[in-house]
Amino acid sequence: MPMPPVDLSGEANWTEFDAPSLVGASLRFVSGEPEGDRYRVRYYRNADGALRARIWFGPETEGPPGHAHGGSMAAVMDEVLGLAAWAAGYPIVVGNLNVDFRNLLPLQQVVTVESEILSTSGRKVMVRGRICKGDTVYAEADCLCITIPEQAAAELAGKH
Ligand SMILES: CC(C)(COP(=O)(O)OP(=O)(O)OC[C@H]1O[C@@H](n2cnc3c(N)ncnc32)[C@H](O)[C@@H]1OP(=O)(O)O)[C@@H](O)C(=O)NCCC(=O)NCCS
Ligand SMILES: CCCCCCCCCCCC(=O)O
Repeated sequence: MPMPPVDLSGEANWTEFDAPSLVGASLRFVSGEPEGDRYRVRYYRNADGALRARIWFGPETEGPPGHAHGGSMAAVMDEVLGLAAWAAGYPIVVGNLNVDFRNLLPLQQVVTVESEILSTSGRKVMVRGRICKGDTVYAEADCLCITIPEQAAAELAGKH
């Protein structure tokens, strides 16, 4: 029996962000089942244009009983922080991702992923993010993104 709908609405000054229109429909692992029992995700930009996500961790993301698998949080960081770089105008793939797990994340609650572009240097784009709810931080991550040539991005997109 499918889980009931969840409220993924954003804050008042956020605007909805259409990820597939930017990067195509390939990002199905995290955001491909909006009514499934794994993750449910909705993307936004905040008032400064930075990417935000509301994410529900469903029962299929379980690791420790009743709580999210660390890998499920890492996968979210990978997608959201990579997408944050794309949303900021950088065609990238993720080169390195470091995740700190700060608190066990109880399943079946909606949390927020915040992201910010920290720096750029040559082909390197550093993105930082955190999974949080209120004052509780569940995970923090630093993500090194590497820009790829437009041609390579176009070829990737052509494989959708
Ligand atoms: C990331 C990737 C494109 C880099 O390969 P490349 O285009 O040959 O680029 P280079 O190895 O020359 O690296 C470019 C720069 O990024 C740095 N870099 C690349 N990967 C890095 C890593 N994992 N850690 C630290 N620095 C890294 C390099 O040191 C180099 O820095 P410099 O310009 O200061 O010398 C390639 O390794 C790749 O495709 N990896 C797989 C990515 C992936 O599958 N991600 C998950 C899906 S998005
Ligand atoms: C235009 C096609 C290329 C789309 C790549 C989007 C990458 C966003 C981040 C994904 C992170 C990952 O897959 O590890």
